[in-house]
Amino acid sequence: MAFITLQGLNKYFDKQHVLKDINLEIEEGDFMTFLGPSGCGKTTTLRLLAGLETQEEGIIVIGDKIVADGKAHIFAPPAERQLNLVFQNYALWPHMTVFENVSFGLEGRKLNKKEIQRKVEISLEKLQILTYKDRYPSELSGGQQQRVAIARAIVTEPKILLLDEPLSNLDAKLRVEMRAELKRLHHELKTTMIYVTHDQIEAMTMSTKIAVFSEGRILQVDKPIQLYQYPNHLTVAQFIGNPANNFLDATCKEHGQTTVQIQSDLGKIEMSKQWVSELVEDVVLTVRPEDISISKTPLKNAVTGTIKTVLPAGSETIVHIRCGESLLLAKEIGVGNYLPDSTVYIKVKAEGLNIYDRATGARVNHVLEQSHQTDLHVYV
Ligand SMILES: Nc1ncnc2c1ncn2[C@@H]1O[C@H](COP(=O)(O)OP(=O)(O)OP(=O)(O)O)[C@@H](O)[C@H]1O
Repeated sequence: MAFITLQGLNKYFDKQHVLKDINLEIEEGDFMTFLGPSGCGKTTTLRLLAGLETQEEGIIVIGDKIVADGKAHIFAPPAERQLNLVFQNYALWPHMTVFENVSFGLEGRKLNKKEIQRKVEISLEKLQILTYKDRYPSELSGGQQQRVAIARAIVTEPKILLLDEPLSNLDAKLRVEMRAELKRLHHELKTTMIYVTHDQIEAMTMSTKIAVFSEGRILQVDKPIQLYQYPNHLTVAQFIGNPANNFLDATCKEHGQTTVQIQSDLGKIEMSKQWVSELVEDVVLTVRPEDISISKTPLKNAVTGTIKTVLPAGSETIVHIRCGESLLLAKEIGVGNYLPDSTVYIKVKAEGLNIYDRATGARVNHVLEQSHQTDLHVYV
């Protein structure tokens, strides 16, 4: 049984249906991220879990206890849910020192002064801010203040730590640093962490699992790499990846006994039939920019394209290529020297392709194990 279960959650604000049948299981020790665009219901789900909001329908189970049941109107208070919260705005007490802010979390617990001091110092040490313990929040940078807020949340040793966009007020450089810090902290504490963000890089780099939200629903729950390689829906394929996925209009038809043929601006691609889970004719083909290789000289089975723009970024080069009606985005490691308007020859990696039913947006190819990928034949 999962450590945390959200089952059939439905939530309304007045008449607005903001959560639509949310189902999710979170294992103990997971770093689960709720990812999605603004307004899709991530924070509301987190607040239901924390006990700061109530749902009309559905239950929430933490450990072996039902902490919220919409229909039965049972809602355990936040203090009985073994969790703590870190918000975007650090919510520190301005008149208290760092030490006092963190020890405040321990108030009400029967601990002597020495124990309190020890616990606070351990938390501050973990966040590498022990040297600032006598300072006031106004004497700290944004990043340091957020560290205090996290130290205050972990000092009570909660089993679950909820973090709502905790890094969004920090500048880009600090955000990158804090990502690594949070990941290290998760590894060290083994606390179950649930993290809300709309930043897909943050989600990809830190999480053990990601739940992708869209318009009050969860579209996919998966490990980051699985989510990246096999988005199960066009909306997820659009949302995950930077630079973005390439989308091509395509048709998929049976081609003999054992293959299907996918026709698009990438030419005719033949794949083993076992690759598709459902034979749909009107499809969208996706390919990641790094799965497109470019050659200046003609290659067998390559399609011809024209270079539109070259965007060198030092470690990588983004190349825009006109290919039939499609404008493709390719990513090359290092410096790519291509002249605008020159002709190039491109190939795609078979294992980087996915196809989606245009009508429903659902992925209609299987996730194949690495060992099966050699069974796929691709040629144009
Ligand atoms: N207290 C509230 N009263 C009325 N509507 C609300 C309230 N809180 C959230 N909503 C609405 O519920 C929907 C979901 O909001 P929520 O904050 O969960 O989204 P989110 O995905 O966390 O977005 P963001 O990343 O912008 O915080 C939005 O349409 C929002 O306007």
